[in-house]
Amino acid sequence: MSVLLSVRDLTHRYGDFTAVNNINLDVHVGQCVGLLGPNGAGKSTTMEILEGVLKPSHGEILYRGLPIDKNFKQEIGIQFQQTTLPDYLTVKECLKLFSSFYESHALISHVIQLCQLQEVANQYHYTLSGGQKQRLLLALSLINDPKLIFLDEPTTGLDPQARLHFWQLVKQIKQEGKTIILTTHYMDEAEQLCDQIVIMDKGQFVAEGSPEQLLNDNFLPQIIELDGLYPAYVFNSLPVKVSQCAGKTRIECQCFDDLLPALKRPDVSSQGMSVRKPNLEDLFLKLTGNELRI
Ligand SMILES: Nc1ncnc2c1ncn2[C@@H]1O[C@H](COP(=O)(O)OP(=O)(O)OP(=O)(O)O)[C@@H](O)[C@H]1O
Repeated sequence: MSVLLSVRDLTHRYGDFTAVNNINLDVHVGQCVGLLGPNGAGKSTTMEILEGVLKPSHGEILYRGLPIDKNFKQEIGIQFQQTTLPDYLTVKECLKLFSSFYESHALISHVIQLCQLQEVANQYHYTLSGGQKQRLLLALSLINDPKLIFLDEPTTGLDPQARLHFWQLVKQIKQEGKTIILTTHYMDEAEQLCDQIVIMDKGQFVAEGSPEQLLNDNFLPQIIELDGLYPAYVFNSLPVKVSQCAGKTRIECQCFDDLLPALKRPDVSSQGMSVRKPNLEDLFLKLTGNELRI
């Protein structure tokens, strides 16, 4: 798989503050890469540099092996969290307006169909629901038939149905061979959509790989959760990793069934016990901690 976008030794400072600290990344053609991290980790700064909107303090971005230039914006689509559009434009007219900004563009009818905007195509854009607005913003980012698409927290504020629906659209766009870089605070979204994820904290990458690989590298296959905070000595003799979080004791193990006899003891309550596979939320908290970020 060839590399579409390369990030080389990228650093960005705001005054004395280093928001992005020497990161490197290769984004391969057709992949969806998720940039995850707590508030203030440096995701938006990184995205703006990758989009060519912000000039980095140090390092470079290569597109198809060459430094990005003024033609880069013809090749990319950016789904902004908000876009200011004149009120008197319908959905279709917004798309026509945006298509006029580019040398080549997708068929408006195709983008309307892909983003399932047929029913509202002649409606004023300001009358759209939250989910429809998000689909319009996605459609606007696709209007130049971009090779590379940036989605910045695309489903923030959507209800569960609209999020699921949006994920289907992104999967369809991936099937068209497009490369996607997205930021999200929803770990299930990253798990659903991303081939590769990067977890960022304090301006640096703290993990990088496919969700599956990262989970395998960082966890045993099963997690048992017990209500209450048990002292570590209770599980000392068992081949497990024990941690505590939010009033629960979490036990990582190879196989719950093998462990069950050893857990049947009077000082361990099975009430509220649950067994599950590790997920990206576990990984995120393991690597970035539980402290509140402001
Ligand atoms: N224009 C700016 N001037 C000064 N500091 C900035 C500026 N923009 C961002 N920062 C700081 O850089 C750090 C990284 O911010 P950034 O917005 O990139 O993080 P983020 O990961 O996108 O956060 P969030 O998830 O909250 O959107 C933060 O500490 C932020 O306060």
